[in-house]
Order: sequence, then structure tokens, then C-alpha cells
Amino acid sequence: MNIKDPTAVQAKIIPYFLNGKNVLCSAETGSGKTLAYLIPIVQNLLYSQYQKSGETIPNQPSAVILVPNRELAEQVYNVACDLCKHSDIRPHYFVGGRSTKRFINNPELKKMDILISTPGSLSKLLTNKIYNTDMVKYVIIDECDTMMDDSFMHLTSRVLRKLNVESSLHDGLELGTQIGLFSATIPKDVISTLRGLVDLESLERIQTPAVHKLMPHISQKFERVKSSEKDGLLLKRLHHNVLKSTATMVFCNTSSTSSYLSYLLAENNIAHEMVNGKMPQRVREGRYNRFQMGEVEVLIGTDILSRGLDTCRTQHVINYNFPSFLSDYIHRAGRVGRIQSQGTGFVLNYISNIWEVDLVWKIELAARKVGILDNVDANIRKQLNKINTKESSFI
Ligand SMILES: Nc1ncnc2c1ncn2[C@@H]1O[C@H](COP(=O)(O)OP(=O)(O)OP(=O)(O)O)[C@@H](O)[C@H]1O
Repeated sequence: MNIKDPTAVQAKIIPYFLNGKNVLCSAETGSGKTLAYLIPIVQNLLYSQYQKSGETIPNQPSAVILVPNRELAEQVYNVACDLCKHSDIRPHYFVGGRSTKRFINNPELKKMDILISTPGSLSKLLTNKIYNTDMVKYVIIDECDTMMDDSFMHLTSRVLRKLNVESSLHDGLELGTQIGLFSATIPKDVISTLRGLVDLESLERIQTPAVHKLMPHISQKFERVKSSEKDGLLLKRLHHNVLKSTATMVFCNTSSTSSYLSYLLAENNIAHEMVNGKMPQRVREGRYNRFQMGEVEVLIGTDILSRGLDTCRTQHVINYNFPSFLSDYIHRAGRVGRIQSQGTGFVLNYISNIWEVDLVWKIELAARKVGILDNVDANIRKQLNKINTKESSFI
């Protein structure tokens, strides 16, 4: 794996987790959180395998890792396979999609120690008793702020209840399920969201010094543009980047804008891939992988690409649409400047709406003071609407 020393978050988390503690961890994007939770889980599983003998029961995982999307599930699975390749620990991932129904009617029986899945898919499998989670000892919720937000919360909480995380914690840590919650952005009110699902008293809150700060090694540029100028500027920038082989991710806020941009780039002969949540999983994966393999230099997408993906070859991020949430800004910007990244990281933002300015001020202030971005979960658009600011073009 080409790893010699632990990163800051790994040095903090691994001993805690090995000591049976539940953790809520926030650490900056690209800082190695995946291995921070996988290493202690694998070590504990190796130890318990060594202790116990006898046959292993298929479809009965000891660890469950929940992630918000399928690309991230596959990525975590690949890291887990790499880590376990010289052992008997078997990672497995299930992300459903169209084949879920078929799978439920005709499930495979497989040895699996670590199961990686999304809350939606796992919830269906648990309801249909395809996997037996009675022996689950470790539960990880990656990108936990997103997994606890309005779009996911009902599914995440349903899965957590089925995994019996809270009641087993009350039974005592030794016998109970250990839980780890991880993200680069943890909103202030996360504790109240977790109440009733996780034993809060046993939860150690761990964060690295750089969390919720703008990373000094990534340049961020904010260009005020008229809406009508944006397309021309983007095309010019992308022609230049393709010529220089600079891998670039372009973020939009909606699937329809991503489709529009894909047409625009195709008309202007810019080779690219485009990914959004409306396309079938297999197509989505193929397109993302082609960008990761360097077959194209430009990837257009929505925020399904902004979280967790280890896009180390990406050098530029362009926010064609500025994100509505501060947390999304942090995650999008985190696709560059990762540990294994080559070259420089650069984030370019096209600013063309009045509501975007407030967020830019916050970010700029934090950058100048090397300070913390406050209230990372803020929806700026909602806040401004509250104080009667009508969204409009300001140039
Ligand atoms: N100790 C280490 N030494 C060198 N490289 C490492 C180390 N730990 C992890 N990495 C590499 O760092 C990169 C980023 O790791 P990872 O994807 O786990 O970050 P992350 O903190 O989960 O990021 P995000 O918040 O975006 O999800 C990966 O390519 C991984 O292989």
C-alpha cells in the first residue's frame, strides 16, 4: 500500500478504536480516514479469528461500513481488499440498484467479515433477512453528516436500529457494538441528531487541527462573472486544461445542469465524462472510472462526486454553480490536494448570484485569518431568503 507512517487522524483514531471506544471523528478531506477505521477493525478481526476456531457462517458480517453512495462503497471495498489480501478476512460490498430484487429472491451465500453498503440497499437486505447481523461488532458511518441529514436520516436510523447499536452499547462496551462516525465536516447539531441512536456518553469526539479550515496548499479563486459569460469562460479554461493534461472536475448543482454542460462540451469538442444521480449505476461507474484511469481529462458532475472519492489525479475543481452549503464547498474543494495527489490543487469558482457573495465572504475571511469555517452545515440560500434578500444577478 506504500504506507510508512500514519497520518494525523490515523495516529489519533487507531489507538482509541483498538481500545473499544466509540468515536465521532472529523478530519480534513483526503487525510486518510478510510484506513483510520479499517486498520483497527481488521486488526481486531484478525485477533478474534486467531482466538476462535470452527466454521464461519456465510452472510454473517462482523463489521458493517455504511457510505452514502455506490462509488464510495466500491472505493472503500477496494481499500479493504488491499489491506486484507494476505489474510482470511473477507470484505464484501453490496450496492443494489436494479439487481436488488433479483438478489433478494436468489441470494448468494458468502463468507463476509466486513460488509460495505449504502443505507438504502442494506435496509432492504436486512428486512429480507439476507444478511444476519447478530454478530456485528463494528459499525462505521462514513460521511456521517450527510448520512444524518434529511435525505438519508430515515434510512440510516432504520439500519442502526436493526444493528442494535444503541441497546448493545448499554450492555457494556466489551460485548456491545462499537461505532465510529467519520466526516470532514461535522455540523454543530450532530449530537442532537445522534440522540436516541447512539450512546452519546460513550462517544469520544476527535478532530484534527486542520478540520473546517481552508487548506493552505490549495489555491482558491473567485471570479465574478455575468451568467451569460460563464459558458465561454468555462470552455476556454477547459480547452487549456485538456491541452495541458490537467485533470479537472466541474461541479453543478443539478442533474439537468450537468446534462446541459455535457452537451455544451460535446458541441465544442471537449472530451469529457458526465455523472449524475439520474443515470444507471453501471453507466455511472464506467464513466467515473474512465476519468480516474486518465482516459479523459474532464469530469462533470453533481455533489454525488463531491464526497469521499479519492480523486488523487484531479488538479482543478471548477464550481460552475457555487454550492448552496458550506459543507459541500469543503468536500468539493477536497477532491484536490489529497495525500497522494501530484501537482498543485486549484479551485475556481464562478460567482454570478447575489446569494453566493455571502458565502464567498465567509470563505475569504477564513482563508485570510487561516481560521475556522463556522457552521459548516449552513444553507446560505435559506439564510439569505430569511432576511428578505431576493435572489438576483448582481452584475
Ligand atoms: N498513512 C498514509 N500515508 C500515505 N498515504 C496515505 C496514508 N493513509 C492514507 N493514505 C492515502 O491518502 C489518500 C486519501 O485517503 P482517504 O480517501 O481515506 O481520505 P479521507 O480522509 O477519507 O478523505 P475524504 O474526506 O475526502 O473522504 C488515499 O489515496 C490513501 O491511500
